[in-house]
Amino acid sequence: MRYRSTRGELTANAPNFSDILLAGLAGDGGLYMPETWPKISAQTLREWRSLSYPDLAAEVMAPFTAGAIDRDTLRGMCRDAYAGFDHAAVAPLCEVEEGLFALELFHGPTLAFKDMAMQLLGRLFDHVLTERNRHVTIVGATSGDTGSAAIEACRGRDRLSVVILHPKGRTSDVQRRQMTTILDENILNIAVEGDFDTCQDLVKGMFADKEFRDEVSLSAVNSINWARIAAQIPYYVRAALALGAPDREVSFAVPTGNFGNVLAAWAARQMGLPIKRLCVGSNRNDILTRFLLDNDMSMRAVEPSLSPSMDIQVSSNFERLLFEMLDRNPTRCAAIMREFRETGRMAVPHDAWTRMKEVFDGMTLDDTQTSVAMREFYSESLYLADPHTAIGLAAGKRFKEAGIPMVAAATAHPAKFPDAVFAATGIRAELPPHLADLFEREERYTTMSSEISGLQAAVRAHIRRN
Ligand SMILES: Cc1ncc(COP(=O)(O)O)c(C=O)c1O
Ligand SMILES: N[C@@H](CCOP(=O)(O)O)C(=O)O
Repeated sequence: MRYRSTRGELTANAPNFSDILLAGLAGDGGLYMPETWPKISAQTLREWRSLSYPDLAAEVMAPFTAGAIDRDTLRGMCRDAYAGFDHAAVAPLCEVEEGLFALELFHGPTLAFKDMAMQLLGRLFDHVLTERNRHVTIVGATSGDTGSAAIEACRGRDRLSVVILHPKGRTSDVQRRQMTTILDENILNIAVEGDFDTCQDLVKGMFADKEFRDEVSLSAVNSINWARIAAQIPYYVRAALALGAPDREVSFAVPTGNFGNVLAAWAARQMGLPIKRLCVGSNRNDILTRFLLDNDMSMRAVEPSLSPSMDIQVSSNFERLLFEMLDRNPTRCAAIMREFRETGRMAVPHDAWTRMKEVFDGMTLDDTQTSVAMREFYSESLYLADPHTAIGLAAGKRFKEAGIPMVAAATAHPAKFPDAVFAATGIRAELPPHLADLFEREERYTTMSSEISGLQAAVRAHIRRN
């Protein structure tokens, strides 16, 4: 499998999976996409019903890694990656109401769906870097969950230096401490004066600085890296198979911020999984739902909410969907993205918007509605949802159709957001034993302004130290 950028033509020496894993973002600022969509036949899907989660993950991902990583090696890494999850099914389904399911993606070490990809990515990085005898520097932006999952997956790995930027004061205390109490030498946490979009912009700014990018061998763990998306596709396949696919359609509702998770579901659909609808749940930072309702993709200031991991306005992976809806025309895609950057408004052609609407729905919940959703799912179904999951479940409930199972992505454990969960339900969600002393651990992080040159200097100094 070869890859191309959303902003550039397919080249003769197009990169393979290992190349794009290390590159993160394409040199032209675009996002990597597979050259073609691998197709899974109905018969193959039926045969996959009996596979364990790790073996299924390897089968789903194998076409994307073809030509770079052999299937047996990949299977071994998948088995290793998911061995530490605290549920035998890895990503279990729980029926919350008739026809409405929660797909629990928070059974990994840092209690959010990010572990589903990141536990594998840590191993993939190690494998490829050892093979190539290289070292890379990962600079990641987080609104709370990517950071801790990346740190957990990459800590202590000799060939990786990791710098994570989080927006100062805008994550939950549990989320911050999950990052800042990891004291391994190769990890640096920086609290940036700004919001998540500021952090993500800084990461993209570092990639755009070619000299810096080459000097530090910059790489990415955010969902701008295609490897993240690829590793998030298998759980949609697993859930759909459990509910009758390929002989029955299934819909998904996904609490959305950077658009990576729902894009993985869309990729599964492109590969042949019978997905009827994809429902995007937003908090008050609702650029995506405004877009889906009125083709209004206009930036507003990022507002703090009860679901801080979704406090995002620039949803990076939307570019991948746009590229597809523009029939993979990189020139048009680049022009629209450039205009969005310059004006804060994305002019999506009407026909592209209409095609997106054939699959996607959107729903916004403000904080009050999010609390009500948490309270009702608990009182009516005894399902304790974190604020992000509650938004997904509420969107799923709204768009559920008779006879078609609706699966909401349960993206975080309620103990990551104990105050919001307690205020809504009166229940104090406990951290699992491996995190029970989180609030007694030493924290280490630096606070910095959003000035890029200062951050680049901090990255250089971090690499020199380890
Ligand atoms: C708990 C949680 N839910 C939902 C989201 C949104 O997912 P995505 O950014 O893939 O749209 C995030 C952040 O990515 C998250 O951490
Ligand atoms: N919600 C995320 C934001 C970054 O998203 P990513 O999927 O692009 O890494 C977070 O928790 O950090």
